[in-house]
Amino acid sequence: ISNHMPTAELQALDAAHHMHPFTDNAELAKTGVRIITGANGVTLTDSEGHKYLDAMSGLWCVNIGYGRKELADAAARQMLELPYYNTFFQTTHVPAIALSAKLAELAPRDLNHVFYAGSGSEANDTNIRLVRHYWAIKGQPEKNIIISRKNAYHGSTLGGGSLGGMSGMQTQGVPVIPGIHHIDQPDWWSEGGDMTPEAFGLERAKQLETAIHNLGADRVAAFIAEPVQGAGGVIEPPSTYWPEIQRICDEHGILLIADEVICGFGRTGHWFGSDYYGIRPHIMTIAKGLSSGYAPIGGSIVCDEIADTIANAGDFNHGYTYSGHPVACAVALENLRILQEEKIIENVHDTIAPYLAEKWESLADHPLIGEAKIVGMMGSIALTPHKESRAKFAADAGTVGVACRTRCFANGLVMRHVGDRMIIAPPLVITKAEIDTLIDRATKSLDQTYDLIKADGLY
Ligand SMILES: Cc1ncc(COP(=O)(O)O)c(CNc2cccc(C(=O)O)c2)c1O
Repeated sequence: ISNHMPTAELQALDAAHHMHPFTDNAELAKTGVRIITGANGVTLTDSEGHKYLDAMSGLWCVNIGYGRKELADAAARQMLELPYYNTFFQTTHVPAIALSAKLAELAPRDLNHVFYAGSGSEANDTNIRLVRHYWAIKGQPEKNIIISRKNAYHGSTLGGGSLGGMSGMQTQGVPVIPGIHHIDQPDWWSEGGDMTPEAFGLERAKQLETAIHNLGADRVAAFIAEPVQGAGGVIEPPSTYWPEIQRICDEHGILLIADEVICGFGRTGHWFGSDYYGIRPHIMTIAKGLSSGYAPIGGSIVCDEIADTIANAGDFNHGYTYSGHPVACAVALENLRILQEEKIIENVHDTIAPYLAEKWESLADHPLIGEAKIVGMMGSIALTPHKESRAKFAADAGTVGVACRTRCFANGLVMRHVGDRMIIAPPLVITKAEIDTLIDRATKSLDQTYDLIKADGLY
């Protein structure tokens, strides 16, 4: 079985043996899975030789773009030197030491300690244990509730899936584990009604204070949130939201966990989303852009107070076989070296993000689009049949989004849909010319979608 096999044969084998995440597998078997065989820069190639501008960086993760041989070389070197050893039982290895020191240098303020995982979900499971263990050590074991938001995404393990707020996930065997409480999300477009975004942002943030009051501050361990909700549809919170959240956490002694799995490592034009919003988390969840997706790695960057408290309380009985995997650490280190030495994040902040924003926001003139939002290199547009009222389409949510996504693929563009929002998160190394191509293909796809839904009477 290889890239050279006929696509149909590969598709049949995939349908027979491969269960895809978040997928209607029977439907996919009918339509035929797309086989990606290669990638370079911001461009993907499939088994039929079609090229796609990957405006999603894979799954929000390939920040330095595809084809960086340096990371393959770093992996090969490490594999030959020490392919695996664990960091349990009084042992460590240089890649884990070096990456931890580097992350402590890059992370803000007192976030100086790293607990590793193989994914963002596992890192959020770690976070549940960290904050509950921390308060128990401080003599407050009942301070164990974690508050998060509806339509948040924090992963797909039982812990991460419970922290998340996507109802569709909490029916399929992922119960919300005890001690997780959800408040509403700061999604003005869908839920703001007649309020101004600023008033809405305050109202949604104040829901945290109300929840703390109702639950009792002595019961609430932490609040977890993505600086900008990613998988929820790139929901940029109103400007009033984060300052109010920070005030509430400070005032009530609630730990703040910033889930930086998407926002981290340059996505917002800053190293972290916490830097962009000026928030002070006690823990940051990291994954994705940490290694640009070239190797699976995640983790929690933890502040001195929590790390030292736990360190001085005997064994912390938690961890994973691949916590701090040497090859993944070596790849992550090389990824961070490139981000730093090529000043990729500075270039995003100073040049590329402003250029993308100007082009992306001009899409709002399109008849199908109600709002175009962009934070650094993550953007979304809300499709609507009526801008002023922010109306939904007279079809199941996502129908128009799927139609638009399909047109994008046909036009050589990977642009995600979440419901009837279209989202992008292109590699940070995208050039202005490639941004022009992205916008051209997006516009063409939107025009074709517009024609399709008018024909269907949806508009
Ligand atoms: C904020 C956040 N936190 C945790 C996770 C979980 O990470 P892992 O997947 O590595 O366990 C994520 C992951 N985000 C994610 C993962 C898969 C698909 C999509 C999508 O937008 O369709 C988004 C995420 O976006």
